[in-house]
Amino acid sequence: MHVVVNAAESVDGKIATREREQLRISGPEDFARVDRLRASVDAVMVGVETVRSDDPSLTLDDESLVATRTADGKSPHPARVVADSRGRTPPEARVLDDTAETYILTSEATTDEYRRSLEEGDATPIVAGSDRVDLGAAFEALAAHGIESIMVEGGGELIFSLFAADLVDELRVYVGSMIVGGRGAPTLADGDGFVGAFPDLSLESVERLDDGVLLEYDVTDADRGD
Ligand SMILES: NC(=O)c1ccc[n+]([C@@H]2O[C@H](COP(=O)([O-])OP(=O)(O)OC[C@H]3O[C@@H](n4cnc5c(N)ncnc54)[C@H](O)[C@@H]3O)[C@@H](O)[C@H]2O)c1
Ligand SMILES: Nc1nc(=O)c(N)c(NC[C@H](O)[C@H](O)[C@H](O)COP(=O)(O)O)[nH]1
Repeated sequence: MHVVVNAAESVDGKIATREREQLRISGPEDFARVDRLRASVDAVMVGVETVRSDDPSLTLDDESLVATRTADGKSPHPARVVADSRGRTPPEARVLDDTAETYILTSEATTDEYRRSLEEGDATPIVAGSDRVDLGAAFEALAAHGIESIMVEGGGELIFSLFAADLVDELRVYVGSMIVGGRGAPTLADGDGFVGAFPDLSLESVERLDDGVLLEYDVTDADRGD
């Protein structure tokens, strides 16, 4: 699986406010870039807290990108993937509408009944892990469904876990010209944090977009002791 993490953060590294409400950091140029990145992958993934706070559609806005995918023999939109260990995706969430295929990654902590309710709504549950989603195993299961590339749009808990499991190939960060503050506000990578050894990033490009900066990194090394 080729995994690209994409997120927008403030200058002080926050991806949302301390109230965890959706925060518009990107401008139009960056949102257009995100749409093109979505169009280039087999699936777009978020953690369930992002679904609960932002209710994203995770589909393509630009109809010409939909047309290009269709002309290439692909589905009109990439598949949507939610990491949701305990079955907390709201039934009315936009990721569960019928615009695109949706996979909900769950653990054995969810009930058969919950998984059946997802199937009745045309989403595909994947069970990986006993208490929390085992992301490596879940990616193997997604690969069996033909998903070979995935873009992860956050949030900070999921992004940290992916780095901790050494599953990230590329990182793209848009830094908007704003300060958000708040010691409890989510950052690009939350979780338990690394100590002593850290993911090894190689800076590949820097570009000004809107009133901010896009930073693109390759993740080069798994040398960390978490
Ligand atoms: N600015 C941005 O680019 C951006 C992007 C996405 C989300 N956000 C913001 O981030 C916040 C949500 O982020 P968050 O960090 O609270 O939650 P998150 O979206 O990362 O979801 C975390 C949840 O995912 C589930 N999960 C399942 N398996 C997991 C695993 N192996 N590791 C980690 N989580 C796993 C758990 O239920 C966990 O509680 C919201 O405020 C949202 O607005 C910002
Ligand atoms: N690139 C980006 N810039 C931002 O300023 C911001 N707040 C997000 N946040 C990611 C989050 O998941 C958003 O809710 C979706 O980017 C909205 O996605 P939809 O168009 O509804 O699919 N992402």
